[in-house]
Amino acid sequence: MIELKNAYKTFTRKGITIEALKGINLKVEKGDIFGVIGYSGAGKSTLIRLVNYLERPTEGQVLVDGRDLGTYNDKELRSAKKNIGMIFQHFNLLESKKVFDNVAIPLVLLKKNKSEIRQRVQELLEFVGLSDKAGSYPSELSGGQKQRVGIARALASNPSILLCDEATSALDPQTTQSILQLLKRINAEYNITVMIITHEMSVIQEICNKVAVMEEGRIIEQGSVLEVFGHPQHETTKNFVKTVVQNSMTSSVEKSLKAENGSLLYKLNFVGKSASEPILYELIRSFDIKVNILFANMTEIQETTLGTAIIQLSGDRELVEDALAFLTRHGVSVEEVESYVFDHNNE
Ligand SMILES: Nc1ncnc2c1ncn2[C@@H]1O[C@H](COP(=O)(O)OP(=O)(O)OP(=O)(O)O)[C@@H](O)[C@H]1O
Repeated sequence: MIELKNAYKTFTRKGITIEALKGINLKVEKGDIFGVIGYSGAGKSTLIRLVNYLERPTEGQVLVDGRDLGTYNDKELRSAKKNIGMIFQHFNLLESKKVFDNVAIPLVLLKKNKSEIRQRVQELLEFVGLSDKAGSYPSELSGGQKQRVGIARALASNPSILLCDEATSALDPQTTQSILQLLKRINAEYNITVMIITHEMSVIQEICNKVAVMEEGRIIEQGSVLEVFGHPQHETTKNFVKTVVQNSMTSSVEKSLKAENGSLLYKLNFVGKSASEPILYELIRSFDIKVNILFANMTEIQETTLGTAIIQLSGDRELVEDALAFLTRHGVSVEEVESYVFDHNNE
């Protein structure tokens, strides 16, 4: 549905060249809620502006529904833009116009007749829960209400894609929740593909099914949210995941391990079914080894439970190997972290 193939974007300002995007490859499927996360300056806004035809790639391709936007003529581009709605961090409403008129803007531009506009705007305001605010001015609304108006306006032309540029960054946590739930409804009820850029991992955790992590103009990691949260590879991704999923030992437990430097520690990841089965209990019962649970935590992502545990195993080496094979057979991914503890203790 949306595909970026080896996309580069270079800006030149006052003789200085900035490579904002350096070879982006990304695929957003129909029905996805696709999150792009990265620190400030990573290139997120530039990326979303390529999808919205606001910027053209310096090199590479941006395809929507299989067609390269570089091949569109002006008329085709205008019609393609109708297919893409966008909402913004600071809402971008016209302060001098009432809520009704703000939502009506795209319909007026599409030259719809008055009764069509009235009906559609009422429908949209009802959908976002603001029927009673049609006659208010933006200055009379809360941040969450303003974003709802922004959403209604973005949906006015019946787009099949909704782009969200830090849409909840200016909102408090509770309002953020309600806006994210609204985006989820839009995706489910209207089958609209949603692409979200954010610097908050909680937003990704809450509603996205896929995520790409950006750093310095590149995507350093991407995949399903469960995969990326369960097995983050890159240091930056690990730091983002840490902000929402506690997956490491507390420092006091780590310190107490110094004495047993060199013992075997394993990080276990349980996803879905394996998180709800008593696998550790079975492990302790079935193998004559010492199992010390140092840390355990469960998080809900995409309506699936993601469990993390750090255990210390000691005993006969062969039995330990058998125990690890038992865990793997039961769908638990096992990663040795002994070297991590060793390095850490030497700091
Ligand atoms: N129009 C432009 N002209 C020159 N440089 C630009 C332009 N747009 C973006 N850049 C540069 O490209 C890089 C990526 O910027 P971009 O806004 O895409 O990052 P971002 O991840 O969205 O950051 P933020 O979260 O702070 O908005 C930055 O170094 C920025 O200064």
